[in-house]
Amino acid sequence: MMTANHEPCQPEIVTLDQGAVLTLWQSALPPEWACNLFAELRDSLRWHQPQVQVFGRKHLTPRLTTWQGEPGISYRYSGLTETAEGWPEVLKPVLHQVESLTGHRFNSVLGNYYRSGADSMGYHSDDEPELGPEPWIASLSLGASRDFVFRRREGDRSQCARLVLPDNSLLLMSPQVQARFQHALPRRARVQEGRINLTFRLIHQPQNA
Ligand SMILES: O=C(O)CCC(=O)C(=O)O
Ligand SMILES: [Fe+2]
Repeated sequence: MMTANHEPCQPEIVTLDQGAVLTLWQSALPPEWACNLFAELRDSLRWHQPQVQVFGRKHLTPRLTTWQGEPGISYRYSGLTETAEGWPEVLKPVLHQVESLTGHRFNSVLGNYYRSGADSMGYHSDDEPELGPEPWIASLSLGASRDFVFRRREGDRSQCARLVLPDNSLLLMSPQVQARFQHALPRRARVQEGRINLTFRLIHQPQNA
């Protein structure tokens, strides 16, 4: 699986604003590993499609989702609370690689499966209280390349930055990225292939909560 001599490239660093820093590694995993991982995750994780209520109307989220991590770590999103039951074997070496590249520790991951360019995620920040005051988030992308866009939370709210997240890339977002910006994964009608994104998070959860 993991080859000892795989060297990911030096990361590219994009500064959105003072302290709001994006670090992007291409080829985060050895290629032969990354190339099997998409299908392995798609076929082995328990994916579901939560219903959300927007302006009183129920919609299915335009993507599939899974929550995984250390046992008992829970997260509330799209109006439901999910609790992890322990790292699936397939994710353990991925977590290890993400922690060693980024230098940050994570105890959970939100997986999103975009079945085609018709699936998407709207503008938001990942700044829920359980992520603590300084959330570092690492995001591994597999499959179709998709645009990842940013806008400010205050002032001019139009799109101010765009990154392309290709297969096998890893993006680290500093806490200020959440504090000052929102991000989104817009629909792309021409994209036919699927994409899986794993956002590794450190949830601060009191013991026995
Ligand atoms: O799919 C992506 O690249 C973004 C996912 C994301 O923003 C999230 O899970 O909070
Ligand atoms: Fe996010």
